[in-house]
Amino acid sequence: MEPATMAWTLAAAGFALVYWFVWVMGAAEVQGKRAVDLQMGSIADDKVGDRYSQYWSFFRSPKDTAAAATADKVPAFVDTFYNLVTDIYEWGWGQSFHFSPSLPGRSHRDATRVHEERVADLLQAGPGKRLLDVGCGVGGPMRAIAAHSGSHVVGITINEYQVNRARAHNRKAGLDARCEVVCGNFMAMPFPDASFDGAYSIEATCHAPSLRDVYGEVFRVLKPAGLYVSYEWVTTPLYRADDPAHVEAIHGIERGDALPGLRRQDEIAAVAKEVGFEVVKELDLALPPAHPWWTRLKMGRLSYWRNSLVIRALTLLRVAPKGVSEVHEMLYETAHHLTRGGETGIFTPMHMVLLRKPETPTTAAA
Ligand SMILES: C=C(CC[C@@H](C)[C@H]1CC[C@H]2C3=CC[C@H]4[C@H](C)[C@@H](O)CC[C@]4(C)[C@H]3CC[C@]12C)C(C)C
Ligand SMILES: C[S@@+](CC[C@H](N)C(=O)[O-])C[C@H]1O[C@@H](n2cnc3c(N)ncnc32)[C@H](O)[C@@H]1O
Repeated sequence: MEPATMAWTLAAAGFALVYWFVWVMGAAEVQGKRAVDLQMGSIADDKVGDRYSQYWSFFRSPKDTAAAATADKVPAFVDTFYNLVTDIYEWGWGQSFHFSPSLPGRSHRDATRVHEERVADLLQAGPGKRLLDVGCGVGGPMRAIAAHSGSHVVGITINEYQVNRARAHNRKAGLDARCEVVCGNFMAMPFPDASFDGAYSIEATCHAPSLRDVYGEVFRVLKPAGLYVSYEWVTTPLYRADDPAHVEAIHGIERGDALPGLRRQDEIAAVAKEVGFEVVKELDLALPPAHPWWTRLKMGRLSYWRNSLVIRALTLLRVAPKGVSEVHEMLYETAHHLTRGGETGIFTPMHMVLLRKPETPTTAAA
């Protein structure tokens, strides 16, 4: 081959490879985010590094987690975290920021939807019902639940950037008349007492420094006899605080997911009862016969490597803001700790509780 032809062929192949990496493979599983559109939420490009250091400053030392962040600072810390990770989550995972048991022979998208529709079914949701999504992210579950049940859903998130993303997705899906999004703190919600028929939280209340405060708020805004379903992140009875490998995995999960401290499985129903709920059902949805939720994380390793290369290239080209690589590395490490948590059975992200507000509130809740 002529040298000139060879050079042109190589250049064309190089261009095709970059195109494939960035635009084709780099596109989100669920359209909405592409690698070239990655932002760090509402953080200005030149402030990303600072905010990332600020995020880590919440943890006094690498091994110190829960005690590091004082309760009143947690919402701001969680808000910073979601400015840093929301676009990477959407790009690499989709519009639903949670896990689900895998369904053999079916896609991740199907498994995610089934896990979300289960919430609507447990709540006996239907047309004319008004539901609250506590910690709604960019609204993947909200849209699935509204579409499946015909209910009206109001979501709340602490992160303004997610509010804008969720509203844009709702409009695009043609669901904006039935899906609303509000920016606020789920420990002090801007809703009147007894204003919802049902409520749910999917992998969100683990960010609360006090579960009592969130559950108390949900109890307040629910109508009497209203149902509440929550998928909780907890340690299981298999967790041993004297096993260094267990501690490393749990601390890794807390540090990489902005958690003020994981709760034990047995604390959830106890807190629910304390604020006045009746516990209708409690079940770890990760237990067999459910198929592992962490296989999706494990199988993704090749794409994480590709994503890392794409991000480095885009940072070099100044298309992506500086600091994205560090955030991506943090998530890569977090995926490892989550996988260890799942494989050892010491952690579950789907301890489900179905709670009911009594017709007549008891004195404990009053
Ligand atoms: C409920 C929470 C979030 C749960 C999950 C949605 C996310 C937990 C860890 C995230 C990820 C880890 C690895 C990333 C990968 C390196 C990157 O290339 C693409 C995105 C990831 C797969 C990312 C996606 C979302 C998670 C699985 C917490 C915060 C309470
Ligand atoms: C892991 S995401 C889950 C989002 C959504 N439930 C889903 O499954 O896609 C956790 C959500 O909880 C929200 N959150 C955390 N702490 C909050 C608080 N104090 N008030 C309101 N939202 C909060 C975050 O902003 C984020 O939207």
